[in-house]
Amino acid sequence: MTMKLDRLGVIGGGAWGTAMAQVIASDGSDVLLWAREPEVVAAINEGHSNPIFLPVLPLSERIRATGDLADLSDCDALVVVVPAQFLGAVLAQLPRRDVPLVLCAKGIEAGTRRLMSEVAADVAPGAPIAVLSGPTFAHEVAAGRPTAITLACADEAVGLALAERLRRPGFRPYLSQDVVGAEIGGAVKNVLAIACGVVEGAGLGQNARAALISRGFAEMTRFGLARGARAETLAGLSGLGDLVLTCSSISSRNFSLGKGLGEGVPAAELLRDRRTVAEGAATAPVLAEAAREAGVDMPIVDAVCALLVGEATVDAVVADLLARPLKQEGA
Ligand SMILES: NC(=O)C1=CN([C@@H]2O[C@H](COP(=O)(O)OP(=O)(O)OC[C@H]3O[C@@H](n4cnc5c(N)ncnc54)[C@H](O)[C@@H]3O)[C@@H](O)[C@H]2O)C=CC1
Ligand SMILES: O=C(CO)COP(=O)(O)O
Repeated sequence: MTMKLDRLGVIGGGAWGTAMAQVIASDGSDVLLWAREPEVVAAINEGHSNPIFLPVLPLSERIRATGDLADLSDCDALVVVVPAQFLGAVLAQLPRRDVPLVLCAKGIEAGTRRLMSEVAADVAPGAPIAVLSGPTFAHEVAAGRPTAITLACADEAVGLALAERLRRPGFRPYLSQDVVGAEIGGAVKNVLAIACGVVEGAGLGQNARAALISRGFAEMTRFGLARGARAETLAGLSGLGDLVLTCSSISSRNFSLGKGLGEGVPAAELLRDRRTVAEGAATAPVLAEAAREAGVDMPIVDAVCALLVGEATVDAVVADLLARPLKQEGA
């Protein structure tokens, strides 16, 4: 039986939701996008643009926006792009919760420590769940620049049907059945991108950044394996691929938050009044807790937590990281 995936909806009118709507519309498909902000709905419908979250780029006229989630009730599948900390609340308002959900947020829910697939499974137990994650800056994807991404779904047939529906000449999903692995890569890399931004802001140098990417990847791998992820997923697009992207570019909001910290600006000031999301700031403390619970050592993640709450200076966390007892590299 082939799966009906004619009508796709996108939930979330931030940069990535808008870019995903643009991807879907790029083959002439109509797509309905739910945005929380009335001004985003108006700008998309009236001006075919999203100046708040994805400025400059003209959007496809095939994208129609709505502020009412009930309008998505006849969609065959939903691409869900609300930030991690709001996913549960938004899914709970869906008019129907039995169609495939393609989860795009990269984070872990504070308080509950749930991964996004766990949040979705709790709120929408009847919905097939997929995770779409990889090295994908929204502005590049929206402009049609070549991009590869992981699409993970425990049900291989559903994953394949979704990948066929979403693939475009410039947008290539790779299939995986490792949902947890795809999620952990995206959540952990955001925290490590903050750390790489600190390296940049504090002028610690290229060697430090390469060391941080490698040792950060070791932390991601230890945590992922402890949570049942597959090593090849963590080494793939959604893990190492996205880590390399966000740890080397000021286009990353997480990296730029870290850069500010490295320059000595307090986190509270950097996070105040912002409309765009730096997921790593919310994920860092909950990831550190989850790692402790799993008995996994994540010293770089702990250092980011200390910097975010203003508990330590950059000099102190760097000195502590370098002074840790010597160990085998693979341990
Ligand atoms: N921007 C990018 O290049 C990419 C982002 N992502 C992920 O996609 C997710 C969404 O990020 P962006 O689209 O970049 O967001 P954004 O930073 O462009 O926009 C913020 C979004 O948060 C929403 N929001 C704020 N308060 C809310 C609330 N109380 N309830 C529900 N929604 C609320 C806003 O409506 C807006 O859609 C994040 O998890 C991010 O990590 C994934 C891949 C690429
Ligand atoms: O996830 C992203 C690219 O893959 C975007 O990174 P930031 O959220 O740090 O901007």
